[in-house]
Amino acid sequence: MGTFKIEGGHQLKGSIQPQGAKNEALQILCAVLLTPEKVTINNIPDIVDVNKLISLLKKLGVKVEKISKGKYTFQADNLDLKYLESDQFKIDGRGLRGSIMIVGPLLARFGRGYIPKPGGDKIGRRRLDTHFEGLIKLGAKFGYSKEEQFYGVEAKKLKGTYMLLEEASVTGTANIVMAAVLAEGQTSIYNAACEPYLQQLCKMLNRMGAKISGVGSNLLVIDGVDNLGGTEHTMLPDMIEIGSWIGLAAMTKSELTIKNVSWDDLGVIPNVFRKLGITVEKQGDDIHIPAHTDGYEIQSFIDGSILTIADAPWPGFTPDLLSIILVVATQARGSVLVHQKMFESRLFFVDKLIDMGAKIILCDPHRATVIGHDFKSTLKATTMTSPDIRAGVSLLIAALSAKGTSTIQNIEQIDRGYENIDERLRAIGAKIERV
Ligand SMILES: CC(=O)N[C@H]1[C@@H](OP(=O)(O)OP(=O)(O)OC[C@H]2O[C@@H](n3ccc(=O)[nH]c3=O)[C@H](O)[C@@H]2O)O[C@H](CO)[C@@H](O)[C@@H]1O
Ligand SMILES: C=C(OP(=O)(O)O)C(=O)O
Repeated sequence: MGTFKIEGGHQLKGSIQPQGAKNEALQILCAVLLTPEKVTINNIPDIVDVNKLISLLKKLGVKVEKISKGKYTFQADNLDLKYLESDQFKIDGRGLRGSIMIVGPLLARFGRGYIPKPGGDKIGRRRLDTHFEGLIKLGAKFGYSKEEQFYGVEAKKLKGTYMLLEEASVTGTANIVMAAVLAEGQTSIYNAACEPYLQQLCKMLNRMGAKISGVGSNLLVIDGVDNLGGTEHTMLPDMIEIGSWIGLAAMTKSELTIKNVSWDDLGVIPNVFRKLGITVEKQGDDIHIPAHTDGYEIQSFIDGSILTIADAPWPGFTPDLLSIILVVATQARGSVLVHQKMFESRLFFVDKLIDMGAKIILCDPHRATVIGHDFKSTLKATTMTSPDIRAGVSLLIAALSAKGTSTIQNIEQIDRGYENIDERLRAIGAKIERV
């Protein structure tokens, strides 16, 4: 288990370049399975989850070539589908959440797709029903082994149809879209998720020859084609990392510039941080956060009632930034209710913040009220364990703002999604060591 040692209480300064988006990368990498032609991908983040998926693709027979930092080519022209029946696949597939998205492309191109219950954060129940209900609607035969927790779908030919998803699942929509692009006839997916990750995937598939319309909306219409060709794709900057750096700047009263953020793809994220009283300035395509020397004040709703920040499928506020919002609120002036609607176990990490001296009431597993300290009292350094990727970064931000030296264990959770985080934070003045 890796550990970070963090000496908190120092102001940071400088600029930071966000990595390529983790959740987009996981979709895009699975899409290379849809064509025998070469696909070139730029801005791939060097993070544990992405590297695990690349390794899984290699074992499946995909030819992978690293061209330069973040730039790879992939060619799925001679796959070894026997790997899908191996014990090794059961171990590899479980290693991350994103592996689930190999199922749609494999089913569409080779008539069968399998996956063990995938990994990812233990932040709630995370069912896969939407994925498989969609694939079954396209004509797939579904099988599930309860003992092995192993899922499979098979079909000679998929047939386009209309479907209304029960929930706007991000990876579920990606899986169904990647199956439907090679199905016979037209598929309409209503209540589709439309996060920038999915918009990027659909744009890439269209460049490969797919016919997807409605990109960016919750109704995707897909006219199936016989085959897809190669393309080049560049990942957007990671909006969750961008939100993390906004929170980090505010909590440590630091002036930070976040470079090339692709403002148009950030949705409501900047405004939600503004509601906490944080100044988020647009400078070209950068975000500039001035040093919040006098703190920041949480806004109330128009009628004077307490602000609530809740997650929702895109274009709502992403659940992956609620843990960051929560930690940043611990030093704000005022109070906020954080409502994590999607995941039932994602707020339990507040115990650690309470140990550090934060004023938080966990109302129930989904809701926490935060009463900010307005920097009148600093958080106390402590030893803690990172329970999931975003809680891990929130604890890291808390530790950087706290007085004294904190230790964060189980930093593999953070490395899952943040590239070289210690080195990048040291470059802006953080005192953080990997021990
Ligand atoms: C690898 C990857 O891309 N992971 C992301 C993806 O996970 P993932 O695709 O696994 O998450 P889903 O979108 O399927 O669902 C997330 C959770 O929200 C619930 N749900 C979903 C939609 C809805 O309308 N109502 C609802 O309650 C689901 O039951 C589930 O518990 O999307 C999540 C939701 O943005 C993010 O937290 C994850 O970082
Ligand atoms: C929950 C997340 O990731 P995963 O779906 O990979 O567990 C996340 O990125 O915040």
